Amino acid sequence: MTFQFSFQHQFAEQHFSMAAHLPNNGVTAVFGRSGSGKSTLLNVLSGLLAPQSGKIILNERLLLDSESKCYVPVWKRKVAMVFQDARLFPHLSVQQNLLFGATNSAITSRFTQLTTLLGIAHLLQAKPNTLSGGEKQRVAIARALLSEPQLLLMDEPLASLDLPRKREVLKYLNQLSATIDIPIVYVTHSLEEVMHLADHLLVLDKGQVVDFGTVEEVWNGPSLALWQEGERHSTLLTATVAERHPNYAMRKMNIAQHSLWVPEQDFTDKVGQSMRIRIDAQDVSVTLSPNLVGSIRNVLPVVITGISPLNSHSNLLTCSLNEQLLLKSNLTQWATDDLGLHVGQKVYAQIKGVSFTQQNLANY
Ligand SMILES: Nc1ncnc2c1ncn2[C@@H]1O[C@H](COP(=O)(O)OP(=O)(O)OP(=O)(O)O)[C@@H](O)[C@H]1O
Repeated sequence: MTFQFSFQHQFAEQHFSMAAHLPNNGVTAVFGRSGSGKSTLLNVLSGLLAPQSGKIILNERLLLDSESKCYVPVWKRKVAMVFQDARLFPHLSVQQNLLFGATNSAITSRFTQLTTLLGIAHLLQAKPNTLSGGEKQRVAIARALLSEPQLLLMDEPLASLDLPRKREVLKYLNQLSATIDIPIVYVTHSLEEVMHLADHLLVLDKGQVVDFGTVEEVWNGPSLALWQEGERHSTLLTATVAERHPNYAMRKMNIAQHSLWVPEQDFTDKVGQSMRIRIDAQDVSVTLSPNLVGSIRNVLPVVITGISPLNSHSNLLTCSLNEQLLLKSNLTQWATDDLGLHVGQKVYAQIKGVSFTQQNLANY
């Protein structure tokens, strides 16, 4: 199964030249500054915009090929789109909204599954104006999927919701993405949404694809530096939930051959499960010896791979835990000089367990 696109297009001021080979399941988040071309990409994929040249193949189906003059129109593409606002029909009930555009086979086979999965089964008789923003978006997502698309495009679907609603819909989206077997292309401005939801990340800048890879690869690389300025640098690692401490409300998380202790969250039924863990550079310090008598329990041997100035008084250290895994640390210039730190040096990274909150962890 293939999902690939390439296209060129010129608006008055802006030239677009994008190409990528995307996974044909899971969530690919599209991230980039305002004006980088995220909506333009969705419009080209959905068929709302015909680019000057290009080619799109989805599941061996040619949706666009400027060379052979093939252009499958929007309504024949089997591509569904969810927008920032739910765009429900106000005069129809939730059920009528859901049935609008649904295929017969989806109504028979998926209606109950989708309405249950998205937590809207009890709302079927309600009118949209009685629903919360989060409920409306969940109805919009179910409606999109009931058209049995082969591709789901989401253009900042959580952007108009407040934080509690965002988290509520994210939880549903998470379960959904693990269940449906089509690619989801998800435009967002939020790294929190990327961390919780996406498998892959496509970064756009000035109408071009500047990075693509797993979320961890891209997050830990240079493309997101713009969004992680100053104190906000972090690395994203995959950890496996292990045992709870017998005496303290702490939980062991295994990362490669190392382990970290983090404050106990709602982990009880997650032992053995993989989770993403975001380690903020400001919570990581560096010492020359393991210092196991100190108050910090999380001490990992690392090698310094980079030291770059963050501002007039501090540096960002990049340290490798092994060939694939990185940690970053914000360290004052004073401490850098005192410890005589240099690239290639073997040191110990200390991570404050107490600073981990639910926000540092994601199921995915
Ligand atoms: N129909 C159009 N005509 C002319 N220029 C356009 C058109 N649509 C988009 N553009 C230009 O193309 C650029 C990219 O727009 P696009 O909406 O794809 O960016 P975006 O990354 O989705 O931005 P945002 O995050 O603000 O939604 C912008 O500079 C915009 O002005």
